[in-house]
Amino acid sequence: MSNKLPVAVLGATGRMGSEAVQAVEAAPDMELVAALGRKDPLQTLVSAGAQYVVDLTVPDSTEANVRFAVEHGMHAVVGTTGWDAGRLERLDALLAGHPETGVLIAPNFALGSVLASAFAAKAARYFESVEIVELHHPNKVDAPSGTAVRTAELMAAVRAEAGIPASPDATTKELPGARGADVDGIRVHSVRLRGLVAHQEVLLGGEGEQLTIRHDSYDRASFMPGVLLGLREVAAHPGLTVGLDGYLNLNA
Ligand SMILES: NC(=O)C1=CN([C@@H]2O[C@H](COP(=O)(O)OP(=O)(O)OC[C@H]3O[C@@H](n4cnc5c(N)ncnc54)[C@H](O)[C@@H]3O)[C@@H](O)[C@H]2O)C=CC1
Ligand SMILES: O=C(O)C1=N[C@H](C(=O)O)C[C@H](O)C1
Repeated sequence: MSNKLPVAVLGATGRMGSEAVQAVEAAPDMELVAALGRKDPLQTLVSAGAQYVVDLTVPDSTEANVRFAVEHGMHAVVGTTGWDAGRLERLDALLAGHPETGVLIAPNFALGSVLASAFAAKAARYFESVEIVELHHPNKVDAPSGTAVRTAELMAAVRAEAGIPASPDATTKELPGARGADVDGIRVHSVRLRGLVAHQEVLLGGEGEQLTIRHDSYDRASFMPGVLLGLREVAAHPGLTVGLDGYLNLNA
């Protein structure tokens, strides 16, 4: 019997899924047992003997996919966006009945992006003004990006705990959308531009100074070390983990 992790990839023909298929196939400690597209039945995961599922599909599909995996005792590593508070709550409740199963919801698998968000959270309490600009390829269906939402949430939590007031903003007359989306009180601006992959700038402004924390993914290969790390760690972290930082000791 093989000691390799039996992995299935959902969304296998997509931009990220096809990259993940190659990464799993190349990993010496993993075996790709299934690669499913939109029309393939989830039951294939069971017949293929998958114990680990990577979900890189679309926001409308991901919750049902992950629920199926958990209900069948499979660990799940999820990169798909769309996991709002309600979905996370429902998943947490489901996992309570499957105490040995782990799920990682990772808004971004790129290690540099995870670090950039952590740095932004660290810096958030020291600046009067904070805004986020995320920039992506024009085929992306969701805005703002999951990474930007997560970064804003982390920064907003730190600012709330430190008692920092809202960023100053005198705007009273606005073309709808001109000031971006409001995520927990932080403005997030989304750019969609041919030629881009995935990029983010966190802007922090204080009296007479600015700190910019920028991360760029130029290639989807940048996400693959994080996908493989997630697969190697997920079984050791039963329950729900949000953010790859949950598997990294960033305070060391
Ligand atoms: N966490 C991370 O680091 C990253 C996350 N993403 C996210 O991953 C998701 C996928 O992104 P892309 O690959 O660019 O999109 P894509 O549109 O290229 O691929 C999605 C694929 O999933 C398929 N699909 C839809 N429903 C399915 C189902 N029920 N079962 C199996 N396959 C299904 C589609 O047919 C498509 O081939 C998005 O939510 C995106 O935001 C993208 C890049 C990095
Ligand atoms: O759709 C993408 O491409 C990406 N999606 C994720 C997100 O919404 O944050 C991760 C990365 O930004 C690429």
